[in-house]
Amino acid sequence: MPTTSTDSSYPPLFLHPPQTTTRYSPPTQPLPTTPPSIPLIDLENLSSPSIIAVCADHGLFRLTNHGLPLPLSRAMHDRARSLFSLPFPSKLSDPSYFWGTPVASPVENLNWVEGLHIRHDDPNPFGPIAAEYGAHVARISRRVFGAAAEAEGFGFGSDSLRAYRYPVCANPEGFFGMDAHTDSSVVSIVDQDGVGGLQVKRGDEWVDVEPVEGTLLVIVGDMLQAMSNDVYKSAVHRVVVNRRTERLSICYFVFPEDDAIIDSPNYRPFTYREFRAKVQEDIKSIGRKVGLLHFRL
Ligand SMILES: O=C(O)CCC(=O)C(=O)O
Ligand SMILES: [Fe+2]
Repeated sequence: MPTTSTDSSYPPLFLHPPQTTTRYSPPTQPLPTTPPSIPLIDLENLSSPSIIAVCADHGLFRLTNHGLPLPLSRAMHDRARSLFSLPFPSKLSDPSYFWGTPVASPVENLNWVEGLHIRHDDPNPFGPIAAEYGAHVARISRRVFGAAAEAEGFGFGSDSLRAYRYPVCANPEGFFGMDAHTDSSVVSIVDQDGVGGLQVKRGDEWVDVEPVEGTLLVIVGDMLQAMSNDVYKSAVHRVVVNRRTERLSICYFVFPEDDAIIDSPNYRPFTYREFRAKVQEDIKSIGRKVGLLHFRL
């Protein structure tokens, strides 16, 4: 099995990026010597006021002392790299594989990304490490937000584990790996490699979420924002691509139970099932997610 990507593993469109209008301009000014920092939370030393403050102000933080072993994280990344390096036609025959945007949107809106839905059951292409990894990220998300969700009368419902590869792009100004969005989840956990490219919006600025080995990123999703009546903010984030190095990430998403009613003063009561249906409808009809605005009073 190849361990490095070859051209034959890329979706053909990614080998010859169409010329498009500029969507992303890398900063022309030298970067500030002390970039705005991403808050750091220690899972062995959780204090709820600081989590609440961080989630209210940033909607995203780094997590340390999370107990996910670094060798397990590396093994998942290595496995993902091997699977993404398979020839494109063989990946296409795998129902868990996807690339670009799964709807008929104009090519210039294409996300410069490939993904794999990772099943936890055995056998699966990741092997037993998928279940081991899934158990860790599930434990971590419950430890961080289980109490907050329960206080609002929620259990965690379904979850989803995905691997992404962001291929190199000869026209990185024309495409995003993933365009600006908020996650529909309660919470998402991102385990990125050392390449960088994830950015979070703070005010009008996009801040690089630089990789820090051994830490995970925790992102507040729309459902936690709604459940907390907008105390927690879902973070607007995106991924930029580059000409030289492809990027890998493993991402975990937790969703509410499908039919639990989210009933917060700022919103008309709705279920996650309704929210998800609305997101899918919007993506099909207008090519983007509107999200919580549909439900806000
Ligand atoms: O790959 C990443 O770092 C982020 C992916 C992401 O934002 C998402 O899947 O919603
Ligand atoms: Fe996201």
